[in-house]
This record gives sequence, C-alpha cells and structure tokens, in this order.
Amino acid sequence: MEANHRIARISAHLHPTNPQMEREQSVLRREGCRAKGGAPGFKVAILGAAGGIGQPLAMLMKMNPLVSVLHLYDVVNSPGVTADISHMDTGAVVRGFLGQQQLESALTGMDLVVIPAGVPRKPGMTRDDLFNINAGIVKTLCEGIAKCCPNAIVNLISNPVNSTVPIAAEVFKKAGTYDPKKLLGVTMLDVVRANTFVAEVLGLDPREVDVPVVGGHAGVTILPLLSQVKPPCSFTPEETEYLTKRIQDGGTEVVQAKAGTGSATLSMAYAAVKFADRCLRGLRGDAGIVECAFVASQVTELPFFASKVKLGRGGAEEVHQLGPLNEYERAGLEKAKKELEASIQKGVSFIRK
Ligand SMILES: NC(=O)C1=CN([C@@H]2O[C@H](COP(=O)(O)OP(=O)(O)OC[C@H]3O[C@@H](n4cnc5c(N)ncnc54)[C@H](O)[C@@H]3O)[C@@H](O)[C@H]2O)C=CC1
Ligand SMILES: O=C([O-])CC(=O)C(=O)O
Repeated sequence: MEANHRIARISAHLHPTNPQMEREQSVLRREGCRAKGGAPGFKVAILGAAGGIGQPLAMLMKMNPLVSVLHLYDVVNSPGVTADISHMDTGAVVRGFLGQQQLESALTGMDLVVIPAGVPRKPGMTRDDLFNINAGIVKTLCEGIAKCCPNAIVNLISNPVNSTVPIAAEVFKKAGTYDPKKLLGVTMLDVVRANTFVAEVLGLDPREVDVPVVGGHAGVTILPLLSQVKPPCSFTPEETEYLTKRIQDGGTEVVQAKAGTGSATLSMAYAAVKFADRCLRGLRGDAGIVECAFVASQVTELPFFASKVKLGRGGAEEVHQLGPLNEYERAGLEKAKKELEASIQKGVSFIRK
C-alpha cells in the first residue's frame, strides 16, 4: 500500500502537467526532506563560481571530504552551476547566491573564501592589463568579507595577484579586520607547472617532484628555485634557462593556445583545490603543512612576497626564508623584486588614493 503511494508521488513528480498541479500532487518536496546538512567540516565560499575556473573548482571542492558547506557566488549563472553541482552524491551541502545583493548571505559564517572572480587575459595582454577591471571587483568582494566573515582564510586567485593581494590587505586594514596570516595569494599553479616541467626534463613522475617557486605571480616575478628541487638533482645551464622561462611563461603558453577564449582554467582549478585542501588541513590542525603562497612577508624588503609558508589553524603561521640561492637565482631575485615593488605599490595606491 505504502509502496503504491510512493510510486504515485514519484509519478506525479515526473509527469507534472503544470506547476500548480505539481505543487498539489508531489507530496514530498525538497523543503520537507530530512537532511539539513551540518556534517562536520569547513564552510567554503567560491566567489566567481560560474566562471572558467569557478565551475571546475566548485566541482572539485564538492568532492573534498573536509568541506561540509559550499557557497557558490557569482554575478551571473550561479543558480545553474549550483543546481548541477548539488546533484553530486558527496557530503557537502551546496547553496547558490546570485548578484551583489546576495553577497553577504554567501559570505556569512565562512571559514575559507576562494576568489577566482574577474576577467582573464587574451593574447597580447599582460596580467597587469587586467588591473583596471579586477581591482574594483576584488575591492568589493573583500569589503564583503571584512563585514561578514572577517576571520575567514582568503585564497585570492584573481589577477594581477601581485597587486590584488595588496588591494585586499588595504581593504581589510581600512575595515580594521586585517590579519596578514589569513590573506594568501594563490601561486600554486606556478608550483604545479614547475613540478610538471621539471619532472619531464628529469624523466620522473611529477608527483615525486617538489619545486619551490618564490617571488610573485607574473613574468619575471615568478622565480623557480631549481637549486632546491626535491629529490636533489642538478641541471645544465641550458636546462635551467629552458625551465625557468617555461615556468615563467606557463600562463602565456595557455593564453596563446586558447587563442582569445581565456587563460588557464582547468589546471588552475586543480591547483586552487590542492591549495585550498592544504589550507583546510592546516585549519584542522594537521602538522607539517607547507606550501608556496604570496603573503605579507619579511623575507625581503618588500611587504609581500611568495615563498614557502607553514599553514596552520591561524592560516600562514610561519613564512619560510628563501634558503641558499645560486648566482642565477640571485640575479633573478633582483629582477623579480624590481617589478614586484611597482605592482605592490599600484595595488596599495588603488585603495589609499
Ligand atoms: N592566480 C593564478 O594562478 C591564476 C589566476 N587567474 C585569474 O583568475 C581570474 C578568473 O579567470 P577565469 O575563471 O578564467 O575567468 P572567467 O571570465 O571565465 O570567470 C570569471 C567569473 O567571475 C565572475 N565575476 C565577475 N565580476 C564578479 C563580481 N563582481 N563578483 C563575483 N563574480 C564576478 C564572472 O561572472 C565570471 O563567472 C582572472 O583574473 C584570471 O587572470 C587565472 C589563472 C591562474
Ligand atoms: O596567465 C594568465 O593570465 C593566467 C594565470 O595567471 C596563469 O595561468 O598563470
């Protein structure tokens, strides 16, 4: 008898003749379901979730067992992405938020906010050419974070990272919520690329390779430390030149291959989830979590710099020194610092002006 009722209900749900009838006939609706979420885990928001990076990033975050709640925010298309991702049978509860008026709801209570919102490059552009549009987007989103989840860890992906991280810091300072340990510019894709390209040259599995990449996230500011590769190895001058250039130009390689349709999205989503997962493990209190990120730093005379950081309950709890550099890397560091200084200043001035 009960089974007949259930079939009648399902049939009404599958073959509604009109929405009114559907409402009357389908006894069990989503609001009536028993699941309310609340499994142990972290609450994560993605801002720019409907974009080229945002969509695969949302999918991969939904697969992460450390995530209990996933908020997907964008100014377009987030309802569709949310409906789609929410059907995946993994633990995280997914909610969608559309447009500026829903930003605060998207952010309230979040432990980690990942930001891939903003325009990508087209061939012939530098990352700095994105500044005029993306600076304002990052400013608005960070004002929301300062108001609604000031203690959240922020993973900032939007370019130019060398300027958007200083922008975010200035917004948080203005709001009185700035915790330098909790603001991390995502440079993980540089490390992911470096591991891949170095593994190719050495004939190793990329999963066995660890290349520190320091400095920043644009052109010569991307400084792979090939003298510190693990497992220990050595390179000829030609290999060093080839690898350094390929890692620095990795983004441009993808922009050119995509021929006007955007920049790295899939490898970036992979890198962002890898990095976010490490941040969540740190938040959980796991020991020994160390990754490269662009953070407030005293490693050089610049106020921000990418290097290895120890991730813990408080975010980037320790910023590691660069370690011994060879002559090639020392020359690269000088070039990187010169460009970085200008990019950082540009970000700071955007808010202080
Ligand atoms: N840090 C890194 O290593 C990398 C950074 N990027 C950067 O990530 C950013 C996003 O790239 P894609 O996803 O390919 O671009 P996309 O254009 O495909 O997606 C961007 C998304 O941001 C959304 N958006 C725009 N304004 C917004 C706002 N005010 N609030 C919320 N969302 C907003 C758009 O609606 C769109 O869905 C670009 O700035 C790109 O340069 C890209 C690859 C690597
Ligand atoms: O190159 C770009 O514009 C996107 C990016 O940051 C990367 O792929 O590293």
